[in-house]
This record gives sequence, C-alpha cells and structure tokens, in this order.
Amino acid sequence: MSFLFGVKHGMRISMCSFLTRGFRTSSLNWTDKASKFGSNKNIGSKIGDEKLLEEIVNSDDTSATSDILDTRMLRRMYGEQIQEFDANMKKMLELKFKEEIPKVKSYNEAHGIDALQRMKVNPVANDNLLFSYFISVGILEKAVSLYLNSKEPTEFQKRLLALMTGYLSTIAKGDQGSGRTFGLIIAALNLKRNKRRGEGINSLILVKSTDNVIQYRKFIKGIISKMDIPSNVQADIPAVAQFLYRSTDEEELKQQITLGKFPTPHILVSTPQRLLDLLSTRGMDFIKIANLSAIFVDDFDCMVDPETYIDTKRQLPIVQLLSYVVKLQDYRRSHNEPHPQLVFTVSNLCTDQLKCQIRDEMQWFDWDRYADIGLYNGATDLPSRKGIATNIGVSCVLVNPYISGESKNGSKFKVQLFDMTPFQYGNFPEYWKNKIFRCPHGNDGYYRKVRNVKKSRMTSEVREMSTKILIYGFNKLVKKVDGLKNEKILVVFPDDVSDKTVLALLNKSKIRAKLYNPSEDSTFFLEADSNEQSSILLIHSGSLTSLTFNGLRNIVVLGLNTIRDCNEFITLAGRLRYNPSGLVPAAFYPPFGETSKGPVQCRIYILHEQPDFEFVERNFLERAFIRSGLVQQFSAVGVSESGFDRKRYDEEFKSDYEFHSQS
Ligand SMILES: Nc1ncnc2c1ncn2[C@@H]1O[C@H](COP(=O)(O)OP(=O)(O)OP(=O)(O)O)[C@@H](O)[C@H]1O
Repeated sequence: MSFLFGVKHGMRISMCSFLTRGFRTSSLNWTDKASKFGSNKNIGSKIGDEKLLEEIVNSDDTSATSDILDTRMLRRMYGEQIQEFDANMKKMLELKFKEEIPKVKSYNEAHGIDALQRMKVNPVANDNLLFSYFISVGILEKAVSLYLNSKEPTEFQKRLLALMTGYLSTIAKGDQGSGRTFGLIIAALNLKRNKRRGEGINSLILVKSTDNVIQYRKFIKGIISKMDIPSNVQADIPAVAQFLYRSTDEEELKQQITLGKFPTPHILVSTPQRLLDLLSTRGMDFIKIANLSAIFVDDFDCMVDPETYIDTKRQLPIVQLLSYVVKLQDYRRSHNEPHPQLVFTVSNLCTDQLKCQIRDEMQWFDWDRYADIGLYNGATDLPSRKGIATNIGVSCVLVNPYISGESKNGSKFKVQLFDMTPFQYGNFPEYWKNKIFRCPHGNDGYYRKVRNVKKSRMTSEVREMSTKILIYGFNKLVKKVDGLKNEKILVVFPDDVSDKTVLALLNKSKIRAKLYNPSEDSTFFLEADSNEQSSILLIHSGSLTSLTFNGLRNIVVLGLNTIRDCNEFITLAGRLRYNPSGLVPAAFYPPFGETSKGPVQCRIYILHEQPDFEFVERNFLERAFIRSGLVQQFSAVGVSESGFDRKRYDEEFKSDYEFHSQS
C-alpha cells in the first residue's frame, strides 16, 4: 500500500498535476479535433516545452530514475505489494460502493431496455453496411477506408461496431483473419469520450505480446497517416495512441517520458505485464486509467490457460490486471457514467465455460449491457464452426535419422522422410466427441504432462540432436516437395529452442533464413524473392498470436513441441493468408461437420522425429485435427510410414464411457 500510495503520491502526484496543468491538451477529445481538422478549422497545435519537461523528469527525484532503471528488483517486490494494495483497495471499494450503488441503479432503471435494442445500427438488417454507418467522424471513416482499401467492414466488424453503438460489452468469438484486430482499432479510434467522465485515457487495449503491440502501432499509425490533416499535427500521434511494452531500459524510459508528456492519449495499447510493471513502479496517478470509456482485450483466450481458462491456482497477469483496473473504475467514479464497455475477442473454439467462469468469479462486466458475438457451445459440445479455414491442408512428416556407411569419407548422418498415415475422421459426431472429450489419457493436459516428462529426461546434447534432425528433415523436405521449392516459408520452432541454434543449423545447411522482426517483416511474404534475400522467416511459436503475414502460404513446424494445444494449432493455421489483403473470407469457415472439398491453397508441414512419435503424440494430433474442424490432410512426400498398427491404436484410446448416437 505504502509503495503505491505513499511514495507515489508524494513526488509523482505533484509532477503529474503539474504536467496536466502545464501540458494539458485541449479538453476536446481527439475525435472532436479530427472532425474540426476535417472541416479545415485549425484549433491550434499542441503546447510543447521539451526543455522544461526534461528538467521536470530529471528533477523528479533521483530515486524515481533509479526506480525506473532498477525495475527487476521492483518486479520482484511487486507481487507482495499488489496483494497488500488489493486488500486495502477492497475495503475502500466497499465503502465507495455504498455511496455509488443508488446511482448505478438509477442509470439501469433509466435505460431499462433490452441490451440489443440499445444498438443504433442493426448489423443483420442490411447486407450492404459500410464503415460510414458506424464511424461518426468523417475524417476517420475516410482514413480507414483508404488504409484498408475497402469501404466495407467484415461480418465480425459489423457485429462489433454495431454493439459499440449501443455501448454494449461482449466476449466476441471470431474466426482467424476475420478482421478482429481492426475491429478493435476502429472501435477504439471512433469511441467518443463523454465529457462527464472528465480527463483520462479513453480506451485501454490489452494484447498478448510485445510483437502485438508493435503491430498495433503500425496499424494505428497507418490509419492516421491517411488522414487529411496538417503535417504539424501528424507528429501528435502520442495524443491519439501510445504503446507500452517491455524493452530495453532506454526504450522503456522513452515510453514513460511520452506518457508523462501526453498523459491522456485517446488509446493506450499495452501488454498486461508491462502495464502491471508500470502501475507498480509509477502508480495509478501516472497512468490515468481510472475512468476509461472502454477496455479491449484482443485474443483473451490466448492469454489464459487453454483448458481451464481463468480457473488456475496462479493468478494470471491478464486476470490480475483486469481485476485491478475494473475495480479502479468503480472506486474513482464520482460521475454518473456507466461502467466502461468491455470487449474481449476470443477464438471460435471457445466454449461457454469461459463466460460462466467470468460471470461467476469476476465482477468485470455489467451483464445488463452485454451481448454475445458468435455461438457459445456447452463444454462438451462440438464447436459450431470450423476453427481452421477449409483452404488449408495439414501434413505430418516423420523424420527418421540414420547413419549411412556408403559415403567415400566414411559414415554420414542422414534422414528419411515419411508421410504419417492420415486420420480417418468418418462421419460420426459421436466419434468426434469421444475423441475430443472422452478419450482416456487423451486430453491436452495429459499430453502436455507426457511431453514435459519426455523433455525433462533429455540431456542438452539430445535436445540439440533433435533440433538437428528436424533441420536436416526440413532441408530434405524443401528439396523434395515441389510446392516448397523456391517458395517463401514461415518456419516455426518451440519457445525453449534458441533462435541462434536454429539459425546456425540452417546456415550450415546453406539455407538463407532470417529471424522475424515485427517492425519490418509483415510484408515479407508479399515481396518478390531475390537472390540476396532470405526466403525463410523464423519465428518462436509463442510470438505467433495475432500477427498478420499477408500472402503467407507455407508454414513448416519444427517438432510437436511447437504446438502445445489445439488453440496454438488454430493460431498457427490462422497465420496463413492466401488473400494478399490478409483477410480470410467467412466462407472458409463453414459449419463444423461439413466436409471440405475445396482446393488446398495453403499448407502446414508438421515435422517430427519418427522415434519420438508414439501413440500419445499421434492421438494429440488427431484430437487437434478433429477439434479444429476436421482439417484437410494431404500427402507431402509421397512415401507412407510403415508399421502403424491402427487396431492397437484405436484400442488404446477407446473409452468405456462413450457418447452414443441418439438414433
Ligand atoms: N474490412 C476490411 N476490409 C479489407 N481488409 C481488411 C478489413 N479488415 C481487416 N482487413 C485486413 O485483413 C488483415 C487481417 O485483419 P486483422 O488483423 O484485423 O484480422 P484478425 O481477425 O485480427 O486476425 P488474427 O487471426 O491475426 O487475429 C489485415 O491485414 C487488414 O489489412
């Protein structure tokens, strides 16, 4: 408590209040400003006194600078402090709630109408809804249409933007590549701030990783660059959006100075961890998130446990942060404005278990003003739609290492490749359900345990050898498979394998490869191949969530440790974008059980060492292939594995407690 309130209140408040007095932007919000520019009225540029600010930051107190630099120590202390803070906060909240409840009630009574009737635009009544139906600021609508080269929102965006017009909250299910990220960006840019909320950051957008924040920065700057506003105002981006992520000390300090200079951006994009760091080191008066209009969380289900969601012993950073931020809204509320809108996006595999947990355990949402996007199934129902687009094919290639004695120079390490025997899904929903929900020792949790035990038994030499086998396999695959020759490929490897090791092994095999850089590689797969450039882009599996690679058609996965569960499999497949615009048409996600007959246009090759490919690994893949919508399979190398005993495999994973057909 003392850490957050005592120390922070002393010096920081004085600095912050000075900053807001001295550098406060006009009380108009940015969308108002933009409209004025659109009508060619110059409202004046931002007041800026760099030197004075620098002095204030420097003289803030020396401990503040060391606070910032010695963040590791602070992060360690953070856990205890937040608990103490939380307990005190609860007491204050209880008192505050007593005063505030009549106001909240009166708001709900005054607006006692059905949630869906609050929407000003009906997203299904008209097939030709354009951005102009939802975006009230002309200059923003033009910029979005120019940037996306389209005037039409996607189906997902229509639903989301319609809910925004009714100030509704949602947990929105969406297909991979359906425009979820842009939906959130447009909603946040367009969201006007009610003056009664007072000053503060308008929207908070939380995303999983640093790479995601950098991608948001690129998209938002891209939209702003299309606005027809004077060039001196273009430099004002920090007043519109700011971006927080863990980085070098220098970059982190830069982020803080910008936030000190522009304390109330229209949008703040951050990873949960970085925001928690800053809240613990700089306090909530530095980050003005006490009266937000909206909180957006992109890919919420990728930030929690894929099986148990938020029901875990350890409180996950996103859960910890949301609980804190939402409480803060109520604690600080001295106006009669409603609860901030909460918008989470999730994948279309998400079950209603997540929603139930949030409803029963978290006081985040105002459920009177909530509406779903997408169909929520019960915990043991099949998903309503396919999770992987029907133009994607998947192949599992088994890599068998051996020592050849035929070379002139003696024995040589070589590999053979085999296609795994494809799975036969059949046409029976009961079979699929048994596989997904009733398969004994077949769930993702069990599989993960088996893989962890296997990994813990491997020495570092064996681990390195395993990577070497897969790189040899990759090299052979590229030479052997026509569809991969001279193609650009995204190679994904497990988070616990060093990128240097993979890069060194590829270079040794004379394969030109480069590591993914979020600032420059989003168009890697659209650029024409040249002899000097690499055609292989390398990325850790943990970095994939939400990244868009326009024009990506081939992914090679180095080992099953790269895909730890079905969600990760869907996220991985969702990076494939046949369409250069980066959108995946909704028609590629038909109902779950529909047989996919379309051509395979994008491919995933999963490489795995044959000696390590046992029934449990095979079963994991079968479950993932079924659960993600009976994905199309294809043969990559044309040589089938031998010795697979299907009968024994089926027996091993048969349940004595099964789903049966109703007929
Ligand atoms: N309405 C639209 N019209 C045309 N293109 C669009 C539209 N919305 C988004 N896009 C393009 O589609 C691509 C994917 O969009 P976006 O990243 O929002 O999808 P997503 O559902 O968030 O994908 P992911 O599966 O990566 O989370 C982007 O590169 C964007 O340029």
